[in-house]
Amino acid sequence: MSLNSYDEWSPLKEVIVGSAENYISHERELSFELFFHDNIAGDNDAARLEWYYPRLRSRGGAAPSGGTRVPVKPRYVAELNEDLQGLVDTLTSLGVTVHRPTDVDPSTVEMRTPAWSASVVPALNIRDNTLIAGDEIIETSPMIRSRYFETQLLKPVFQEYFRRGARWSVMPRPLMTDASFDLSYARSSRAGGPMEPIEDPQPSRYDVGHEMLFDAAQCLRFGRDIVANISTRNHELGVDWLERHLEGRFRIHRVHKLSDSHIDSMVLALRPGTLLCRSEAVLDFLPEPLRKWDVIIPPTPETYGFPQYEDDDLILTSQYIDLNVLSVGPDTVLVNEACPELMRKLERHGFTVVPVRHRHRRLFGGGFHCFTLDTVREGGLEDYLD
Ligand SMILES: NC(=[NH2+])NCCC[C@H](N)C(=O)O
Repeated sequence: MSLNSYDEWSPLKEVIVGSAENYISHERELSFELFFHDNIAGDNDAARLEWYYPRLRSRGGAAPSGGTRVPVKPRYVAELNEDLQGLVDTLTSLGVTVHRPTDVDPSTVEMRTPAWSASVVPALNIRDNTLIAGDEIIETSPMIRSRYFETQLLKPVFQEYFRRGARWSVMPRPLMTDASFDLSYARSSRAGGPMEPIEDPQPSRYDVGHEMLFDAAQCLRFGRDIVANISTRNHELGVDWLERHLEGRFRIHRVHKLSDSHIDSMVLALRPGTLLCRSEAVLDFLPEPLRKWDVIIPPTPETYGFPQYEDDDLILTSQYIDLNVLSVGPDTVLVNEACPELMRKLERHGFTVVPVRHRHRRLFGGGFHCFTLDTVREGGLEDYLD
């Protein structure tokens, strides 16, 4: 079918599901530390404390970029791939066509640009680096060096949609030197730090000042309206680009510092008139028309529903990650099976809930919304905010 995806809830026809095949390590260098800064010590979660321990730096191997490679345990990768297959099977059984990325070649561990080198990671959180704006694929400008070429792994799928008539654009590729990053958010944030690489950016001959660095997962789509979260100058430049690029077709609504970057563990739209929000406070950040929508707040879980990890496992999300559900239609939602309270609440609001297993969302930075990219849904350029 032709690319057609304008919102987060209309009946889902085709989707790409990310892959964790050959996930070997995280590379801890400036862009990684900066991106996950708020996950370091933003709540009273003891599991986060390991970030402070300098011993982590000496555990992994030294990376040529000056960072540190922290191995990801193969058992977790295997279990994640098993859960991803379960997600694929569930979507298929619901009549949705599923596409998958190309797996990374495990022998290609390193990539290089004129300014730096970094390890390669699989196309897993594919929501992050591509915005589907109706009939257009927009590859956004990445924020983490290891993810610089991630959308190349989606090329076969994108080419096929292009062949069938989709528009296809790529935001300007950043040089991504240390000077490209606006460090003000991390430096002023209550969470975490100070961390060595953030406090010690290195000069480069390629420095051009702050650049646009912006993830698609900072956006939520509502027909002809797109809500975009901005917390740094890098994001602001990205949204300037998006606004000029989409002018006359979509309206962009800027929200400021709703989160560090991604929006989809703060708020999701489940159907016209209904939002799923982390808390009531989220509403104050949203554009006026959305504040009138009904809000579902996930109940506090009665038990800690996450696996226990060890000191050397990096925790990359908050405990709110299970809010990150995927809608397969305005009345049907895929929810982590570890969240019975959330499932019951959604059912009380009239949704059909499909439970799906996903154990290691905190280790791999994403739930069902992050791991997927909906390329074909019913629905179009509607006006939901008027
Ligand atoms: N599209 C994504 N990767 N979203 C994940 C956001 C997770 C968010 N930083 C949290 O810790 O709750």
